Amino acid sequence: MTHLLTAQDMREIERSAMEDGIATGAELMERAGRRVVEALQAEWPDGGRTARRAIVLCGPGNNGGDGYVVARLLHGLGWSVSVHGMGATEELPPDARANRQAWEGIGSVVPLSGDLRIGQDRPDLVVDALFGTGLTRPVDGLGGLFRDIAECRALGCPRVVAVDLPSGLCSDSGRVIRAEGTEPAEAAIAADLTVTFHRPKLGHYLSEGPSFCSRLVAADIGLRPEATAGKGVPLAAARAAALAKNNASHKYDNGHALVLTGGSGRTGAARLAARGALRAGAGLVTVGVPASAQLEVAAQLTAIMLTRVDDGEELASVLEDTRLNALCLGPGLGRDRVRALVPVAVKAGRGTVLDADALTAFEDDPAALFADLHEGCILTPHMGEFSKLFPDLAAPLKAAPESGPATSRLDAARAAAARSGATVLLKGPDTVIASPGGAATIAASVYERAAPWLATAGTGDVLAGIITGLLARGFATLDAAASGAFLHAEAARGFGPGLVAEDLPEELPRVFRALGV
Ligand SMILES: NC(=O)C1=CN([C@@H]2O[C@H](COP(=O)(O)OP(=O)(O)OC[C@H]3O[C@@H](n4cnc5c(N)ncnc54)[C@H](OP(=O)(O)O)[C@@H]3O)[C@@H](O)[C@H]2O)[C@@H](O)CC1
Ligand SMILES: [K+]
Repeated sequence: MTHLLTAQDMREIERSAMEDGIATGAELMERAGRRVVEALQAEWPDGGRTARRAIVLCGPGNNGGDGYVVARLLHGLGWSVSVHGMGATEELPPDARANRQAWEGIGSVVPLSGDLRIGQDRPDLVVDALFGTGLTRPVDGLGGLFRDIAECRALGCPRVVAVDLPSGLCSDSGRVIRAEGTEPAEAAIAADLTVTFHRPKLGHYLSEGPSFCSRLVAADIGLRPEATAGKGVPLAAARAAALAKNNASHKYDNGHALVLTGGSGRTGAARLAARGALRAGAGLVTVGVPASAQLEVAAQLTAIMLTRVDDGEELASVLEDTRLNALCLGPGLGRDRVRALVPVAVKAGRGTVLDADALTAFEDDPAALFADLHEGCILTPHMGEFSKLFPDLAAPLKAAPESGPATSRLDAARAAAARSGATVLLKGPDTVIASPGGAATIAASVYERAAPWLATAGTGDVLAGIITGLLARGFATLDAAASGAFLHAEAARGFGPGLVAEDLPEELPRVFRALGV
């Protein structure tokens, strides 16, 4: 399982490797530079055939040090290399200084200026080694250069490779560190290929990270896997054994999910959720309908059962059946039914997914919702819903981050989970899931797992249903949310272009087969 690290994690891993004699800083820097060159040769094999031209941009820290290694190695491969550097040689940290001096034995270092125009020089490659994990404040005075690189890159030349991280990006949050009023494109350099070291960082997966990195390679620089133990946040992944069913199991062994619908004309969202719960493997799924929608829903369901739930009292009596072990409230539920049903549902102490209306109906008084939540509850907001329940936690995500490490979507979800007492799944291409105790997972559909067709009406309802189905099957809360988000994205990827929400549950059988369930 891949774990995403913070800059601090990475510094600790590097320090312990040096203290334990695993490698010196100079060795790590040499390997880092070498891995970048290997990765760009693998990505663009044509680059090695004839002499090519590269501009290497080197910053004042160790990221710049890696850049001087790359410059030397490219030169050795016959490339024509120009180096533009920040800072004076004697002010660089020791390993970076040694590599700059080694380069100075080969060629010159032109002081980096914001007036540098890449377009005039027409290189084949720009190596961005300005800033990596040490960026703490907006890059000053280079906006013109960054814009110029973006314009040239949009025309297909040069290719841009980022060393460790696109400069300007915060490695913990994936957000562009920038002054208010500045556009991300003038505060960071978008790359075609990003080569990071040892393990990916959170910023490669969160927020703007994937769009600035484009393609990500995590290269081995000889740090021990054990050094990473206990560090980082896992990426959600397939768990075929947990998803498999026992051959001897009875339908009641796989739980019974109850999905509450809204009134007549508003039942589609809950039906989508119910279908998701059934396909995720819940033994039984029942839809709880008000009288007004009974016929409408009955006409649309076959394997899913139906029960009448008009108000909180009726819900309480339905829940006397303790075999109903997972509940889903929110999709299409309507404000009045939310107010009547949600308090009864959460007090019943079952695994409970609250989505859509079940979140926004508490906009005026989120504390009233949080008062009854328990560790079996999962809130599944998208950013708009999150902002209504947690406006103060959403605010820093909307403002330009002027210093690093910047507040991340993961920080916000963790704070929301701690405040609400429920697991919070904040939806997006970088879905983050945090439980009240601080445990977290990221279910990212980015890079080779991108699922752009997921951004369509009703897909969130299916996600709520899939998670409810997994809760019914007995999955622990965080695991149900993480596995549900993973399966949901896999279903979207499997179906591909043209996907609509109804397709997602029907794609799950193929996803299970592909995972070896
Ligand atoms: N960890 C590892 O295992 C390995 C790490 N390696 C590499 O080291 C990189 C981390 O190096 P790093 O810590 O020196 O940080 P880096 O990103 O070069 O920047 C720091 C410098 O920039 C400065 N500075 C900051 N913001 C600024 C701004 N806006 N505008 C101007 N200046 C600014 C800051 O100055 P200060 O804040 O101190 O004033 C400092 O001088 C990492 O990304 C990877 O590439 C590899 O060699 C292999 C193993
Ligand atoms: K960089």
